[in-house]
Amino acid sequence: MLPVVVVHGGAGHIPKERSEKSTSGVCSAARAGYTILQGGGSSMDAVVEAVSELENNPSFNAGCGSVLNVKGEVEMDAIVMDGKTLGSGAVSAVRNIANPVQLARLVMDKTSHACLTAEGASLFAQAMGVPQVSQESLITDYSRMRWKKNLAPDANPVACQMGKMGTVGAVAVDSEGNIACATSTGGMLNKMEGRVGDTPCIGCGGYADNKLGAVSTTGHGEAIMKVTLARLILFHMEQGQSVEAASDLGLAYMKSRVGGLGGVVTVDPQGHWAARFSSLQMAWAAVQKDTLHYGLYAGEHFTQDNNPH
Ligand SMILES: NC(=O)C[C@H](N)C(=O)O
Repeated sequence: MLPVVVVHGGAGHIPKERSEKSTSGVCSAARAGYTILQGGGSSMDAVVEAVSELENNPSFNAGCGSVLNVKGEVEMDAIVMDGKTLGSGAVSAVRNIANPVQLARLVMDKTSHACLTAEGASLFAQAMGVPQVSQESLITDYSRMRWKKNLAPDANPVACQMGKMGTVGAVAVDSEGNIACATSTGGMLNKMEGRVGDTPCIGCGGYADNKLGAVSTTGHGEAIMKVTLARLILFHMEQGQSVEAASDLGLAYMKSRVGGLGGVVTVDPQGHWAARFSSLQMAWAAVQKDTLHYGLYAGEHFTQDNNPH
């Protein structure tokens, strides 16, 4: 069954004109992650590669293409977790970095801490030699247009965002049975300056444990935090539920208990995987053996040869 990589491009309602780009983006990221696994690379290398590619793709709400806070600025959150050691690294409210997921990995690998925020994260990035990028390079015309629209007194940015999310994430199992997750986001549209969402919070934006599996989440961060969605799903797997049933149970609880919508990608130690969501859509893709799997709407599951000649 091993190895496998599963990625998501955010739960929500993807406008028609953007759906093709979302689908091709997640497929390409899943392939990039799988190439690493095929070459004997680790699940951690695979999820960081897949998420970095999605951060660099302006179609998603992470890295370049992030939504803007109420002041019209980019503030990004990211997390990685290693299922072998339960080590994790996260950054929150970072502004001038192209790939927050790579900085999160450096927090895990090079510090004794689990999360660095804002100015401290930026100083750490400089110390690690991570290049600084301008805010302008992270802001797209589309994100600026949506920010402006949601400054209107009668706007409802949360509802608008529930319409068009786009956080990115990945989970993977490698040939040695090691499991990892990574998640990265620009957060919620027109959020307050300094708002930190679920993504960098362990057990909320992601969790990985070689004994149980891994989950990367997307959706309304304040709702995800109330139910610690990633860990909740792994709890259900610990109780014997399949990846699919556990993901559905977690998402259904979040919807019924706090009215939150979202989506997840989930793997177990055997390499079983699921991509599930309670929102209208979530772009997702997975590669296992020689097959690429992908979908956008509930119930959709297309397959394609991953090594076409
Ligand atoms: N689009 C998202 O998934 C948003 C993210 N979960 C947050 O609240 O920051």
